[in-house]
Amino acid sequence: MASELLDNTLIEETVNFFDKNGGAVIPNFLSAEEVKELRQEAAKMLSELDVSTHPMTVFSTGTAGKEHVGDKYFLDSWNNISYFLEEGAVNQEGKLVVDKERSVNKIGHGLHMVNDSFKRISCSDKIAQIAKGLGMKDPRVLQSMLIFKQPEIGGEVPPHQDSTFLYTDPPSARGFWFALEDCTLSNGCLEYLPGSHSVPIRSRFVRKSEGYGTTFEDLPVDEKDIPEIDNSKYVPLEVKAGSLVLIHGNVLHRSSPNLSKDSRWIYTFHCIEGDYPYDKKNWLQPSPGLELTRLYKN
Ligand SMILES: O=C(O)CCC(=O)C(=O)O
Ligand SMILES: [Fe+2]
Repeated sequence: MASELLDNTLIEETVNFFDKNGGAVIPNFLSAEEVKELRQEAAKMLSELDVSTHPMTVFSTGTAGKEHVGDKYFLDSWNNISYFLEEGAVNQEGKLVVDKERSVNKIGHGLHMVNDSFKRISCSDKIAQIAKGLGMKDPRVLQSMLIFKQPEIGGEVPPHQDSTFLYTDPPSARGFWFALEDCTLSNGCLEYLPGSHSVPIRSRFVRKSEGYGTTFEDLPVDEKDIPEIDNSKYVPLEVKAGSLVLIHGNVLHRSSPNLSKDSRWIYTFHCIEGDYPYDKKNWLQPSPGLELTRLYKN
């Protein structure tokens, strides 16, 4: 169960691997019961999607859905359960062309705040142990998401570095990604480029100063600090349900579309270092007076 602590040797080996590669896998991190509970909660959320009030915008970090990313629904999602739909699930008239349970690309971004099961897993002693092992001093959970990768229409996640979206200066984002189903190349498993956590963050996703728009802003980076990126070196992480994948905020990662008949449900949340001032340009702005969820403070 999540309350039991991890073996110190496992933490040490995981952290060593992570420091070298920018990613690491801990198989069987969640028990079968925990996976079942999180899946049940996820299924309940899908059943609670109210199609009549949803803005019917799709989620995409690719070009096609860009115009929707900055909308109010997205920016207001930081502390609640909001639904972002697969591109292939909505037609030109904004109507669903598949069952609503199969239409959702992701749910975010406050599951760790409003759902007890996701809160318990995210703020567990085991996660705190890992965050401490990774050297975090005051980790704050910034956002959490369920990504569903629906059968046949599950969208790709283009290559990215999380610190582009979850920016601090210096960058400090760390991702905790949980497989809630077996993930394979055919259902669009996570892939990462080992060692690419040495690649600096070259742009950041910001909220426009007016209205509800977002855009990318370049960051000053010395060209000579950018190592060569060899896209043929991506490593697929084919992992079983219950596995935890740790993702460095600078490491390049991606996943392919799911063209198979199997879904690929995962839960992921990201922490930043609370020691650094929270940046006012970030897309995710906690409402005044509300703090980001703290895991611990050293
Ligand atoms: O699950 C995926 O395919 C991508 C997840 C991701 O980018 C993340 O957790 O940072
Ligand atoms: Fe990511």
